[in-house]
Amino acid sequence: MDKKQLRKRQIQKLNENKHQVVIESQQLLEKLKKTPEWQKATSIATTISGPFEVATTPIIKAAQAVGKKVYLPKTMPKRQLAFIHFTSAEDLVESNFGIPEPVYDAGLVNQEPDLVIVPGLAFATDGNYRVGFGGGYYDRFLADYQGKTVALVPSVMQFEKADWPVFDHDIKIDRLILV
Ligand SMILES: Nc1nc2c(c(=O)[nH]1)N(C=O)[C@@H](CNc1ccc(C(=O)N[C@@H](CCC(=O)O)C(=O)O)cc1)CN2
Ligand SMILES: Nc1ncnc2c1ncn2[C@@H]1O[C@H](COP(=O)(O)OP(=O)(O)OP(=O)(O)O)[C@@H](O)[C@H]1O
Repeated sequence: MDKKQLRKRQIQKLNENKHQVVIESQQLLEKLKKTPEWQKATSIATTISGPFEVATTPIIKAAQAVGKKVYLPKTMPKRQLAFIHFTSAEDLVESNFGIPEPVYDAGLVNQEPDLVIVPGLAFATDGNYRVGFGGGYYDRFLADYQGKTVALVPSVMQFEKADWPVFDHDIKIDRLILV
């Protein structure tokens, strides 16, 4: 199946299984907290989740509760991401994509947080490959990023093998956290 078709199917499947994704998000956060990547990180990057993505508000709260700095992506020209230090939801502005984003501030950028929690729609457990929304934002960012990456994978997003074409620019995730 091509990636475009897969995205469409996954968005539909995720919408139909929102409740399960919510329940599994809690289990995935508990597993995330037990990983060395989380425990060692003093700075983490995540997103503001959309309606059918793994819920990230609990992740942000858990990080802040133990004094980790949280960074959120701002989409930039040329499909770049800038990770901006997050302190308050009041500072976020809705993007064209419908997701609240931080406002760009050069003084708050950190392109090398210790841990990046990578969002996606589908993940293959054999090669740790992912399919995202198709902007190529994370693949471009991860091409230069040196730190650790994890992804939280509810059962609806989990595939045994990539039944989609994998390209050279597709970056493997260091650790998939499964339910
Ligand atoms: N919660 C969350 N935030 C996130 C991401 C994500 O996956 N989840 N992103 C992960 O990357 C980035 C935003 N991703 C985007 C992906 C695609 C387009 C985009 O340009 N879409 C096309 C229409 C889709 C299509 O290609 O058919 C458009 O608006 O023209 C915009 C942002 C950063 N923030
Ligand atoms: N490192 C890169 N350099 C240049 N172009 C890239 C790079 N990575 C991805 N792209 C381009 O971005 C587009 C989207 O890539 P892909 O289909 O892999 O998206 P995705 O991984 O699902 O999306 P995202 O990373 O935004 O969640 C493709 O046209 C691809 O060629």
